[in-house]
Amino acid sequence: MSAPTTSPAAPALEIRGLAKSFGGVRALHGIDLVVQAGSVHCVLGENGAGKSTLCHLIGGSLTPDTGALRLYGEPYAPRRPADALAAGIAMVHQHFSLVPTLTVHENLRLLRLADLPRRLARVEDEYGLALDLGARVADLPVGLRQRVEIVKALLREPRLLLLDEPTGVLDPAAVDALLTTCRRIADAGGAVVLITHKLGEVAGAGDTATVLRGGTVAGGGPLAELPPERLVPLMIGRPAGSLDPALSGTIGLTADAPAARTGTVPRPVPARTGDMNPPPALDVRGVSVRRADGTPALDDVTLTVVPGEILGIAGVEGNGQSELMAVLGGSLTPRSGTVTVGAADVTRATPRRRTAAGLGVVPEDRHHEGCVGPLSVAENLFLGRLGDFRRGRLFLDRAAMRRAADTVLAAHDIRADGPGTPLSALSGGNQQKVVLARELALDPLVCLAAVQPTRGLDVGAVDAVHTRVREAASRGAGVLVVSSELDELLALCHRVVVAYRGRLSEPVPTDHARARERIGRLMLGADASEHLSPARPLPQGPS
Ligand SMILES: Nc1ncnc2c1ncn2[C@@H]1O[C@H](COP(=O)(O)OP(=O)(O)OP(=O)(O)O)[C@@H](O)[C@H]1O
Repeated sequence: MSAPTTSPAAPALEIRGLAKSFGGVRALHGIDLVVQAGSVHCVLGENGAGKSTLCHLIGGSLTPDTGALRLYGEPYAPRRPADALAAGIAMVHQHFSLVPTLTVHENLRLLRLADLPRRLARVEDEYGLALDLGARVADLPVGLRQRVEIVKALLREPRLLLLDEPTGVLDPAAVDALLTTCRRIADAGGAVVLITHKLGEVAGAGDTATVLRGGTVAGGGPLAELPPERLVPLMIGRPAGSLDPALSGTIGLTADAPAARTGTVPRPVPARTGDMNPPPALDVRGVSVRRADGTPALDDVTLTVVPGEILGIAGVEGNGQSELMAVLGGSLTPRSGTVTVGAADVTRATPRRRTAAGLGVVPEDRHHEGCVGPLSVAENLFLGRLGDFRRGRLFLDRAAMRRAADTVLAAHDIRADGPGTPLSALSGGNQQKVVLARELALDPLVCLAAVQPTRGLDVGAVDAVHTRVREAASRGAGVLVVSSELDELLALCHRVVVAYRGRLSEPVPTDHARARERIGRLMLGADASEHLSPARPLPQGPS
């Protein structure tokens, strides 16, 4: 981080009266905000509050309708991202900007920075952020891709770093490393603007905060004066006490969710107690997948989710979770093994047949796999079910589709300027809600498989999604949740299996007194012998 060069006493960033509209949507208006040099300033707010828009205005990818910015005391009016870079501002966006087919090193060379080796060594030394320069970006798990994005920003030695929800895809250790990086930057005299939904991160790394709501400033100030109980109502307009206590760990209010969780997770529907029992919601048997280099990504994996059960998969990223989800989603065909949903073998099925079998999938990378940005919100909601709205052989009853979409938007509190809006015009969290709403609405929904279903959602929306997932399970669907966030798995799931080197452990019931400790040990491979070897028996559903 380079030292500020102008007006050292002036704030790093000062914003006055900023406004931005998109057509009829007022994304921001009357925004005043000050970020002091030597501080980490958190920007919080519900999905669609205007946080990313603010970031884009500071980063020069959008220009304001009105308002003025000053950077270290100097007028600052970027017209394009290059202006922000030239002024010493670097930004890490919600979505990756790396070229997947290139190596990490090739991606960094695209920055055309003089002295790249020295800068890399410095970032590694100062922040402990080492990279495998020879790895192809496409082969990296999302957490490592995010690390490349962050290193990319730091290589520019910026005097203001903007981070737009950088931790959503990171595991807890990587989150800690990033927050430490933010602190170091601030302690060295630089400034960081951190956009996040996680109150634990705010408390851990922030000095000051601004809360946005409906495009205006709802409140803010030094975080010492803004405990979570004051921040939550500013963010979502209702008290923290209105949220499910099981959520506290998920959103970072406390370190230990299970105590709060007791009694909030409904018991699963009993399985296999008689001849009339339905088949498992999801049955994965003996599935093996190899990586491009021939090493096993999934090694004879067997997994059963019974109807009514919410089963979690925990694990440090890169232990086969992505490949398992790719097998379920159909983008990867296993070398051996079968995947059955209800009574249907979907091992080699097309996406349409998977949907027809009742398999809902919320993929890891929803922006590329989960939805189609240029299509409307309504089309995305009913993707794969457009036939329901067919009128005659050629036409769609668009009015009926819009009406149905309006109902879903209201039910899921999706903030969009109508169902005809292109999905890409929605905020990140609202796009996520669209994907979830679509998959949860499958009829029949036999099994929902979701990676980090609440990633990028505000605390109120996380609460709502947990409720919906529990409702789906109580109606008889099986739910598989893959997450690197143990707190979320403990809050939501009945049992958790742990992925480790392409194998899965035996399920750990989450109501077990030592569940967190046990899962933690399994994640580190401490009890590697307990990860099912091919010879070990199939786990039974809960009884
Ligand atoms: N390119 C665009 N075209 C039309 N509307 C947009 C565009 N970008 C943002 N908006 C709208 O501006 C508002 C603010 O969106 P923004 O992405 O800034 O919210 P956010 O606070 O970052 O939300 P999230 O937490 O979900 O990422 C939303 O109503 C959104 O739909």
